[in-house]
Amino acid sequence: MENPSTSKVVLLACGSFNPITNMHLRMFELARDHLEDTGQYSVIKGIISPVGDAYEKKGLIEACHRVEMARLATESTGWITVDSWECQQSEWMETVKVVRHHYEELLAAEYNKDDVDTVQYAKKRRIEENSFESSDHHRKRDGLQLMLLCGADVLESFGIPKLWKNEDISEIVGRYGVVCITRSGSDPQKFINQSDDLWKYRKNIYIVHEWVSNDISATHVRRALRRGRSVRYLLPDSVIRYIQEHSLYSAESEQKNAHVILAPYQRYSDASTS
Ligand SMILES: Nc1ncnc2c1ncn2[C@@H]1O[C@H](COP(=O)(O)OP(=O)(O)OP(=O)(O)O)[C@@H](O)[C@H]1O
Ligand SMILES: O=C(O)c1ccc[n+]([C@@H]2O[C@H](COP(=O)([O-])O)[C@@H](O)[C@H]2O)c1
Repeated sequence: MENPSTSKVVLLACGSFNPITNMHLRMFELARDHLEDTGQYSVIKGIISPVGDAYEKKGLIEACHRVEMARLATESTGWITVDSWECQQSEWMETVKVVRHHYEELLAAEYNKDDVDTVQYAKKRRIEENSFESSDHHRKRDGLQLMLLCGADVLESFGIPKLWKNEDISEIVGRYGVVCITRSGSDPQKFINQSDDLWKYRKNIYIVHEWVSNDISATHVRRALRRGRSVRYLLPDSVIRYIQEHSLYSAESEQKNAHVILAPYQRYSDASTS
């Protein structure tokens, strides 16, 4: 039975998923345990949103394959889904826009139950929210939250000059919230402590400590595949089969976008950044 005093949370993970690994799946489990352990949240769904091809990161294979591998990996989880809205957009999309989109979808689905207007209503309401305080009020009233789920490397990338817009960081962390999984070589607590912006929103950042040190990275997996090495137990077997059937990840595919000097996410430089 639903506990009325807990907020329902949807976890959204954005990234390349090139390819999806067991650690990506484990992030969701760790985050769910952590949030539910607070007694304040009930995690109802996880969403994986692979980035589009226009992201132009080196070695990024086509989104259709990354989506399909993520679908295979999540099909038996029962609560984690894959969403291709982001990668269907013709241009690379800032993460804040992806977060907004999924929050609107979430509200629309919730209000649909009561036959109230759907996406339009959710959009209008977001526009009406003119401060993070008031949106916090709405979130509590709805009992619905969407949080960005990421590894500590992504949180720490907030500090790379001109990579993220300051207002986007404030919105993601201040309005929605972030669940961050520790990763070897990172120290998210220290990073938050050293950033005045993140410190301001520290209560909206949940740091989840992964005690079983787990260095799986998609880069490592692609390297092993190029060298004909086994990647068993790093990825679900269904994903390994898919990679073999479609001959994905070769020396050639790793050169994809290698010529790109400035990927779209590195291209902005305006006065709003510091
Ligand atoms: N081992 C890990 N521990 C914690 N977080 C992870 C781990 N692997 C991936 N993540 C997180 O998963 C999300 C998606 O990651 P991404 O697809 O970029 O995988 P990755 O393994 O970091 O890829 P790459 O090695 O190609 O940079 C990011 O938020 C990333 O921080
Ligand atoms: O919104 C931004 O400004 C922004 C800047 C840099 C990266 N991102 C997102 O962060 C994710 C990083 O993924 P990856 O695989 O490059 O670690 C990916 O989903 C990007 O779209 C987002």
